[in-house]
Amino acid sequence: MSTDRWSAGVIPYAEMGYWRPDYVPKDTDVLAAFRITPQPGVPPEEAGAAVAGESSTATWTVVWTDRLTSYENYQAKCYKVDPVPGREGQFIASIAYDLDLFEEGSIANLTSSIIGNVFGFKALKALRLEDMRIPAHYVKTFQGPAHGIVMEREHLGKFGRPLLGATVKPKLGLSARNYGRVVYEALRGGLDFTKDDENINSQPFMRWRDRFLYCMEAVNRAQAASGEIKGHYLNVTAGTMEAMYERAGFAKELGSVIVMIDLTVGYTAIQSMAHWARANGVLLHLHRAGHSTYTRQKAHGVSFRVIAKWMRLAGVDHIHAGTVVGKLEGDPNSVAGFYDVLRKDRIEADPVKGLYFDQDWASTPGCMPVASGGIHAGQMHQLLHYLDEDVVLQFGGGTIGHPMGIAAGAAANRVALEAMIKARNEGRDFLREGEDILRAAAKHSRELDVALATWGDITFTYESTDTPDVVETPVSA
Ligand SMILES: O=C(COP(=O)(O)O)[C@H](O)[C@H](O)COP(=O)(O)O
Ligand SMILES: [Mg+2]
Repeated sequence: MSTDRWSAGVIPYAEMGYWRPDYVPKDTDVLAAFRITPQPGVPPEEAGAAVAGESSTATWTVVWTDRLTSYENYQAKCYKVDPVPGREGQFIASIAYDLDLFEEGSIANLTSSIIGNVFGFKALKALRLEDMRIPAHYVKTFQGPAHGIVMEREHLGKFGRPLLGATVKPKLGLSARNYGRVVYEALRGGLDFTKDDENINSQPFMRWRDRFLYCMEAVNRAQAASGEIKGHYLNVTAGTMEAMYERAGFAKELGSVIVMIDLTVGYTAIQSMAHWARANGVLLHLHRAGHSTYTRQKAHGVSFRVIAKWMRLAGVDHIHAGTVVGKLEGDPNSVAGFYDVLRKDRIEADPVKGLYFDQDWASTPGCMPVASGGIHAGQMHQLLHYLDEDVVLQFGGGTIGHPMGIAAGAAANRVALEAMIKARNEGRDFLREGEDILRAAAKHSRELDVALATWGDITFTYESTDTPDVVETPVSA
């Protein structure tokens, strides 16, 4: 033990033992990759050590009470700092945390350590949590998705194609009866799901109980008309857990197969609702409302791939994860990484997709990604190419904005999807031939023909903000 470690006053975190280039991470360690931008004059190793220190045991000065603990076990260890190629002043700091630092099955506890104080450090200009490796030992302490992709398909009896949905629009202001009409038209037209928008809860223009009644009437009628199972994500987001349980209980009583919450309710509330969803046999949809405030910027915040991991642990069945081609942020490589995190059982580090670590989900069910935001039938080949089959494709404007009406908008999406799946199953190069496949299908579907004429040329081609930087991965496969 070095005597310096115990000299009174402020000593560098690196000397306190938080910089350990010799450390070999254990299989049971929680690992984190942070993008650090130190202030001028702060060595990157010291910045990495400071993040390791503050997110585990340390404070800014030596405390004698450390001696009362097996502090070397509890100290997080920054074991590697690599410069980010092409981004001067930015480094990836790899940090290992002993499993003993975390309470079993608690996202709140995990995040209070990992992102608790460190993002405000004056010695850093910016900090971003890029990725985490959650060891299987810790994964197993969480429930995971209440049902998961396989069970969801079995419940719904729908296989071999993406599911289709729509968000009711306008976002706010419809009365319950008119709202229910939109749901009925969209479902009878051919969609599997409709959904409440993130900010529909229980406002004066439409109280939740009224909405639930009219939506479920619409769902039941559409099921009877189509012979298929249909769902409407009833958003149970509310100001208290008690209110959320009450709303979810009523949704179940009415026979809804699915309820919805927003990310804004907080991690503990999400875990509670996930436990409720499994116990009650109801699917749980999560809208990632608010995430872009901290996921989008490259140098500061928390990457969505980390939020996706936390939410799979927390136990939601669905989560919005990007569209690539739609109106909201979504670089193709980053989005491919998010989808892998949600759907695969074993993931290998892949810098191109922004995946810094191998991740073993230890048979945790897959979480269904939801693609939503500015998508339409004319993009079906691209959606299937980028997002594959286990996904919900959600068209709000792209259903309800159809000139022939909502049911026509829904039919256009269903016809476009089925034509594309057929082409894929026949072994055609559906990405390259996509427009021809859609045009051929539109010959037999006026709804699709009008959808293509209305939206066919609409694209959102802006440069992405959140693109992966190809850096050396902290732990190789
Ligand atoms: O209401 C919509 C989309 O409406 P529309 O289909 O009319 O564009 C969703 O809230 C966003 O897709 C969320 O974004 P994300 O899925 O990226 O979290
Ligand atoms: Mg919305």
